[in-house]
Amino acid sequence: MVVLSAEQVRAWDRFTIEKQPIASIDLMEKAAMACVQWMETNRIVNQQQFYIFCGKGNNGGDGLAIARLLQKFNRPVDVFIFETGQLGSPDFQQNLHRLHTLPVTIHFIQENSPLPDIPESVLVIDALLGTGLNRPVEGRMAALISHINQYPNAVISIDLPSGLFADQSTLPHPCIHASITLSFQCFKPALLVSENALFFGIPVILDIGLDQRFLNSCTPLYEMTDGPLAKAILQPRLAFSHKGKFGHALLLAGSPGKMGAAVLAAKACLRSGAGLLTTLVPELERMLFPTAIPESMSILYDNRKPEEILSDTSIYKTIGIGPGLGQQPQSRDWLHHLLTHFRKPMVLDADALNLLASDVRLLEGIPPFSILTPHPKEFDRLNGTCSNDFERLEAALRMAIQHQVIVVLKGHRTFIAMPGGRAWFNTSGNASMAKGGSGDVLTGMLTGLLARGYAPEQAALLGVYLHGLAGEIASRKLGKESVLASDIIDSIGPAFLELESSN
Ligand SMILES: NC(=O)C1=CN([C@@H]2O[C@H](COP(=O)(O)OP(=O)(O)OC[C@H]3O[C@@H](n4cnc5c(N)ncnc54)[C@H](OP(=O)(O)O)[C@@H]3O)[C@@H](O)[C@H]2O)[C@@H](O)CC1
Ligand SMILES: [K+]
Repeated sequence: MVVLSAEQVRAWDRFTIEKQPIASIDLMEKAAMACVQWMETNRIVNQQQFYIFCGKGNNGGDGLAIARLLQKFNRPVDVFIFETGQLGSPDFQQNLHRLHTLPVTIHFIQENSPLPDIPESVLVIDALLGTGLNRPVEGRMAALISHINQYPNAVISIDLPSGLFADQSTLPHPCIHASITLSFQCFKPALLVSENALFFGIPVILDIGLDQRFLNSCTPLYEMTDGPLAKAILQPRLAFSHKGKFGHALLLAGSPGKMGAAVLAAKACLRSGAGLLTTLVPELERMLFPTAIPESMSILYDNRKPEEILSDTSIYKTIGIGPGLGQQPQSRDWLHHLLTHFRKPMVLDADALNLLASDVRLLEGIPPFSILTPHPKEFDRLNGTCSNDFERLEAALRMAIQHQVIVVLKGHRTFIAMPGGRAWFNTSGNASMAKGGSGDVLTGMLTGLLARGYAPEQAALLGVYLHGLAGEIASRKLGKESVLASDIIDSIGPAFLELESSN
């Protein structure tokens, strides 16, 4: 699925109107019908009284058409039009005209009229502003938005919560706090970033039949992963293969007190298909690996220089570095050693990224197409502080292009920026994964997939998607509160199976 800017979606509307052809008013009707159908399917229509707040653009036109369609369900519908003194868009006017003969009460919110009380039984529909927002909301509109926000009533926003910029930061300006946003045809970036979570609530994308041919000539701002995309990347594990065929991974993770991170990453690596794994383990922890994960070989390291311990890295297909590593000088020496001797794509996470942040020259030494997996704070340490989520997305993409690396910016919608300039938001996963250790598992999985032979971009897309799917599978069994990183590892196998058998 594509993620488009407000301007691109508006161009898609125009393209559809011209090429199908379909009248603009009929497209609006389709949009309104899609909203009401969704409300019907989700049993919202029968239970409520509706207050529909409308602006005078086409978003307001949607609201008026929704009012007309909802009144058929014999529930009280009140429409509140935010008066601006302008006539309103032609489709707004036509829908207002269509409403006049129906039993819908229409109120006009004038400059000085009091704002309406919202009784408990009311479901609010917000159709004040959509993609036509062209400046931050202020004045009387801001007062109306704050007024609606102060009530605990559920709010369904049409297309976008009013006041939300589709493709730039809205903070600190006022915006409707929607419970659900019914947005048309595709995601807009603003519905994917955490700084807006309070504004959009649960985003739902409704197909309104915009003409798919538009996408042939449109470079989307971003894209979204999904099951079919991940499935298309999967490679069968061929018969007549042996462990040497599936790559030997090296893992540098863990430090005294944080060896759990190394164990998690190691298990996840092997569960993701790597043929062989060797883990670099501090001498002090020599007993841990043979018992915790006997499938991994170990190289013990002490205070000697890394080159005295591991001079030849050529047998390894890839290296995963960082989970639980710590930032002590010994870790820095190892990171430096591996970056200067290993030139194939590797995975860098956690303390490897923090060490890079303290010496950004090391960034230049990262092998091309390596995968970096920062969470937002680690990213900011590496890049410099970003003042909002949009700035961070752009910075991640810039970093990917400039350093020819893949940046996996972790979050609810993990963002995967590619060296060629394309970027994906991931769609799998849930809040059960917001726990220590999840990131270590991802590092292990990505390392495993690289070792297994997946090309780095494919490994990143597949790995992030599978990681999320494994979290979903674990939470189906255990509930969102109780999933541990180990449970995600246990669900990697079922995630492969679910993906393989999906349509
Ligand atoms: N056929 C189609 O294209 C389809 C479109 N569809 C729907 O149309 C929506 C886009 O409609 P749109 O383009 O009319 O813009 P919309 O969001 O209603 O706002 C424009 C109005 O707001 C005003 N305004 C702007 N900023 C403001 C502010 N800060 N504070 C106050 N006012 C502000 C601006 O007035 P201005 O003051 O700038 O003159 C103008 O009057 C889209 O989101 C979807 O819902 C669907 O039906 C599918 C088919
Ligand atoms: K809206």
